[in-house]
Amino acid sequence: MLIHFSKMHGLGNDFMVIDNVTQNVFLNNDQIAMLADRHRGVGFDQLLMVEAPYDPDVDFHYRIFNADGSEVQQCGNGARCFGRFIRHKGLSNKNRFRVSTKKGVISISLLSDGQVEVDMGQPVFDPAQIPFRANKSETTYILRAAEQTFLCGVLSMGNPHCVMLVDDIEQAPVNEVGQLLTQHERFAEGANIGFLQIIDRQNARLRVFERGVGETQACGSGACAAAVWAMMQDKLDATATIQLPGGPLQITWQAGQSVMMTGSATHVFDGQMVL
Ligand SMILES: N[C@@H](CCC[C@H](N)C(=O)O)C(=O)O
Repeated sequence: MLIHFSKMHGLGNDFMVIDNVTQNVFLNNDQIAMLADRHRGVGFDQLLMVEAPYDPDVDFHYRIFNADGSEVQQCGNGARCFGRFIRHKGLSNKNRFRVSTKKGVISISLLSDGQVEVDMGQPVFDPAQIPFRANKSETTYILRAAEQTFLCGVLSMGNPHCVMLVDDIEQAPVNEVGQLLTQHERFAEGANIGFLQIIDRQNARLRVFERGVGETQACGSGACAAAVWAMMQDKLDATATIQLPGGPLQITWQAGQSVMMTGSATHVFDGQMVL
């Protein structure tokens, strides 16, 4: 099978992107994990598949696979690259697309300054929908693991996120605590684990241990989840810049409304391979 693909990144969160509108590519979990391998494959955090829409109200369908081969519901940095890819491949001339994902519909806008804005939909706090084991919805939960206690926000941006505050992002035990919590028994489908340092009311720093990947240079849905949680507690204003190791994202949110995320999306190269 000959596969044409693009390599892209959103703030260093990198992707192999496949146009499955004009190709007919099927990859199983093992093949995806093999392609994600940075030594033996293409190397990426997520594989993105652009597919024809199933619904006349949307322009495209968007499938996302983590580096371990698992299919997931949402990828914020991927959504910005998805928008840039549509234009790069000439699949649409529109500046704004509606795209269905495994968990709902998002809107992607190509802005005149080259940035991409994504309407990520509303955050979900109902534990059953995250999914997270809890009797009722709380702003902050206590998670216990390996005889340690963590105070966390738990919410869904289409995919599950757990966020905790840290004093110094450089010293945060991202790998150790990330590995401990990403498959915690209270997360029926696992979770992405974010470590958030508030700088001032408009700025915060974030590192994310992603489910199915490990720590990445940036996580768009993680930045949305962390910003929402901090805004709910009045620690950030309604528009804030979340600085990730790979660069900044601007997040805007007000209760009852969609989370808007704006940032860069970079095309690296086009390639083809035989599998
Ligand atoms: N990199 C992403 C999130 C990708 C999916 C995540 N690892 C999950 O399992 O939910 C982003 O930019 O949002």
